[in-house]
Amino acid sequence: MCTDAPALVEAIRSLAVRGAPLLGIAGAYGVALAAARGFDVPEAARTLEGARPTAVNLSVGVRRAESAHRAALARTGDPTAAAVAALAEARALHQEDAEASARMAAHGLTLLDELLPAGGHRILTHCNTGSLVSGGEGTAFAVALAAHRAGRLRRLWVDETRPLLQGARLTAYEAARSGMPYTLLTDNAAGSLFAAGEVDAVLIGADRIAADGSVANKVGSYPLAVLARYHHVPFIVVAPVTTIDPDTPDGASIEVEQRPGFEVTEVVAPQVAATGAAGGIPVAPLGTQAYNPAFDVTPPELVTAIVTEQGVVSPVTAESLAEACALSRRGADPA
Ligand SMILES: CSC[C@H]1O[C@H](OP(=O)(O)O)[C@H](O)[C@@H]1O
Repeated sequence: MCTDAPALVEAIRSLAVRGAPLLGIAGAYGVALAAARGFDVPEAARTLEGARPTAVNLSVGVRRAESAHRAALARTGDPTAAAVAALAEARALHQEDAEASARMAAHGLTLLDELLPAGGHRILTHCNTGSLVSGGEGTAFAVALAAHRAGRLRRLWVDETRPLLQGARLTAYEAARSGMPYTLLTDNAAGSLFAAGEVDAVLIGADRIAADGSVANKVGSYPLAVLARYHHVPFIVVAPVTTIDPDTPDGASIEVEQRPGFEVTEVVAPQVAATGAAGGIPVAPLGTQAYNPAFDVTPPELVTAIVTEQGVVSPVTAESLAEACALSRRGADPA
C-alpha cells in the first residue's frame, strides 16, 4: 500500500500499478493522498502525470482530482475540505470505471456474437486487461469473461507478452481463477494460430487512442493487427472513452514509452507463468541496452471496431471517434 505520493510514482514507474484505466484511478487517488499529506498538490500532480507518458488515462485522472481540489480550495479556503473533494472525485472516477467496464463487456460480447458464427468464440488477447487494470473487471478481458459466463467462449489464447510477461503472469492467473478455457502461448507463436484458423477474433486494450483512431497499446499489438487483417479476423479494441485523446491528432503524435533494456536482456525467471500464486518478475541487475518500446501504434484502417462504454465505434474514423467523445461529454445514456 502506498503511504505517499512519491511511493505511488515509483509503483507506477515499476508497473506495480499498471494498466491505463487503473493508472487514471491511481493518479486521482495519488492527488488526494498528496493533498491529505500536505504536499504541494500541483507539483505532485505533475510528478504523477509524468510517471508514464503513453496512457492518457493517467493525466485524465490526475487532472480530474486536481481540478476538484483547486475548486474546493478556492470555494472554502480549507485545505482539508479540498483534500476531501479530491478524494471524492477519485472515488467517483473509480466507480465510473467499474460501471464502464461492465458496459464494455456487454457491448463487446454483443459485437462478437454479431461478427462471429454461432457457437464458442476463440479469442486471442495480448498483455493484461482484466480486473488488475480496472475499477471493474477490465476492458478486453472483461469481454472474454462475459463470453465465458454466457457459455460462448471456446478458448482464450493468451499471449505471454514479452518482455514483462503481463499475459503469462497476470492474464493466465485471471483466466485460471475464472475457470475459463485458456491456453498460454509465446508471442511468436500467434502467427501459426492464425494460419491454422484457430483465432476467431483478437481482443486488446488500449493506452491512448488518437483523434484519427490510431491505437497505442502494449508492444506486439500492431503485428497482431496485421496478422488479423491478413487472415480476415476481426481486430477489436476495448477501451473506455477516457482513453480517447482528441488532443493527440494521430499515431505519430503518441509518445511511446521507452523502457530500460534490462527488461529485455536479463529478465528470466525459472517460472514465468502464474500457477494461481502471485507471479512476479525478480528485479534484474542493469545489463546491456536493448530496444524495448513498451507500446506500439496500430493505424485505424487495421482496427475493425473500438468498443467503449458508449457503444461500438466502427468504422474507426476521426468523425466516428469525435461523435463517441461528444456523446460522452453530453452524458448521453450509454447505448
Ligand atoms: C487496458 S489497460 C491495459 C493496458 O496497459 C498495458 O500496458 P502496461 O502493462 O505497460 O501498463 C497494456 O498496454 C494493456 O493493453
